[in-house]
Parts: sequence; C-alpha cells; structure tokens
Amino acid sequence: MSIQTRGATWTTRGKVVVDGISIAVEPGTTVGLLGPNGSGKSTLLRLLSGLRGTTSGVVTLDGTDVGGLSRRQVARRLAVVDQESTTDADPTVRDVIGLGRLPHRAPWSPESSSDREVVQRSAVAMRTDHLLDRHYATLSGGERQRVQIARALAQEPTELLLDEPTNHLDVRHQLELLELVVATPTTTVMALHDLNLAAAYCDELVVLADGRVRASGTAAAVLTPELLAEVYGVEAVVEDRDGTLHVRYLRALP
Ligand SMILES: Nc1ncnc2c1ncn2[C@@H]1O[C@H](COP(=O)(O)OP(=O)(O)OP(=O)(O)O)[C@@H](O)[C@H]1O
Repeated sequence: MSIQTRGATWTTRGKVVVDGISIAVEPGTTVGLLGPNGSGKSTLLRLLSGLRGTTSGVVTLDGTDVGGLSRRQVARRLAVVDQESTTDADPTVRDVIGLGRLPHRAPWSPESSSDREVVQRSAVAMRTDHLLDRHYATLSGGERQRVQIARALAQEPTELLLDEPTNHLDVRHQLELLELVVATPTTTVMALHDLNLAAAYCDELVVLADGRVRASGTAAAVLTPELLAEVYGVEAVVEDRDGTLHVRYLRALP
C-alpha cells in the first residue's frame, strides 16, 4: 500500500475535524477526496503529508509511520500542492519550480544540469515554460496554480497530494492537468469539488462528511442521488454516458 491511514484523527480546541479515518491507497492510483466545505478534506491531506501530526491513529507511507520520517525524507517521495502555496520573497517561476529539487540535493550544493532539466521538463508538462523568467508574484491565479503543480512534479514524487488543483484553472487547463495526473505513475490523492471531473479521472473516490468517511469506492458505487442528497443537500440525476458517470444538478434541497 502506498498511503494508508488507520483511525487517523485530528482534534483542535475540542472539535474533531478528522474523525477516525482509515483508507488505503493502492500504488499508482488516483483517489479523489470529495465532501462539502468544511468536511475535513484539506486537514486529511495535511495528515497524509505528515505536515500535521495526528491526534490519534497513524498515517503510513509504504508501511512506515510518516510521523517517524524527517521532512526531507518525506519530501524526497511525497509532494504537496495546497490551497495557499505562498512565498515571502520575490522569486522567479524558475526559482519556484526549482524548489522541488531541494529535497534531492545535498545541503548547500549547487543546482546540477539534471536538476535544470527536471525543472524545464516539469515546466513544459504544466505549460509554464514560457513563464520561467517571470516573477511569480506577477502571475495570474491559474498560472500560479500550474507553477505550483510544476514545482511538485519537479520533486519527482512517488505520491502527490493536491488540494483542489483545478481551482483557478480554465476548462482546458483543468482537463490537461487531470490527464497528466492520471498518465503519471504517481500515486495521487486530490481534493476536488467537481464531481464530474472526479468521476471521469479518479480510480476511486472517498467522500467525507463531518470528518468521517461517508462512502468510498468507484464513482458508480459512490455517486448516487441518495448520497448527493444526504451529503451535499442537492437533488441530482446521475447518468452513465459511455461508461463515465455524469451528475446533473437539479436544485438545492431545502
Ligand atoms: N486550525 C484549525 N482550527 C480550528 N478549526 C479548524 C482548523 N483547521 C480546520 N478547521 C475546521 O475544520 C473543518 C474542516 O476544515 P478543512 O479545511 O479540512 O475542510 P475542507 O473539507 O477542506 O473544506 P473546503 O472544501 O471548504 O476547503 C472546518 O470547519 C474548519 O473550519
């Protein structure tokens, strides 16, 4: 198993945000993390990345407790793109994507030609190579999002954790990103709000509600009108179009 959690729980100020979650992510698969606002998706991603320690329960990477690994050890195999990847300095796009190489470089060692090649390749993959010499602060929201994902790809991760990666992206870039994610051998867990994109691109879906797993499995098993009514409070029709599920929303339930 690539990423696994057993009873992962995170509590703050008496509030249980992530509540006893047990999931197992098969290597190479793409898992979509769904659920309404505030259901615990971002917090669970932070627990999976080891950036936040569990209050109880464990998160393992290939069977090793992520809490026992150093930040550098985790960063050599796992990349994260969260919702607020900001920076204080005024780096260029090349600098930002180059950050992805840091875990692979010896301390204080200069960038190698192979580092530069990986940066270039990652920039091309996310269609950001024309932006490499621009200052990151001058980019649009969608351009920044693509640069952050290029930075994560430059880490050459085994596991990739993405928090709403299609946020800010236009339709074409959304599809390109998801096609790229499913084409890579990387194990990916991503929080998504668009249920149709999740159905089209994820091998498996995990639906959270109030910090707990409400349903998990294939899109066909998970995205039922009953679940959408119960978890999201919407009336919807779910249609199978040539093997891909399509959710059509009718109205918000009172
Ligand atoms: N550090 C914190 N202190 C207090 N409450 C927190 C903290 N972090 C998260 N929460 C709360 O926990 C709940 C889950 O937050 P989280 O960001 O994980 O949800 P989410 O499913 O990613 O939401 P969204 O879809 O809106 O991004 C929310 O009610 C949030 O306000």
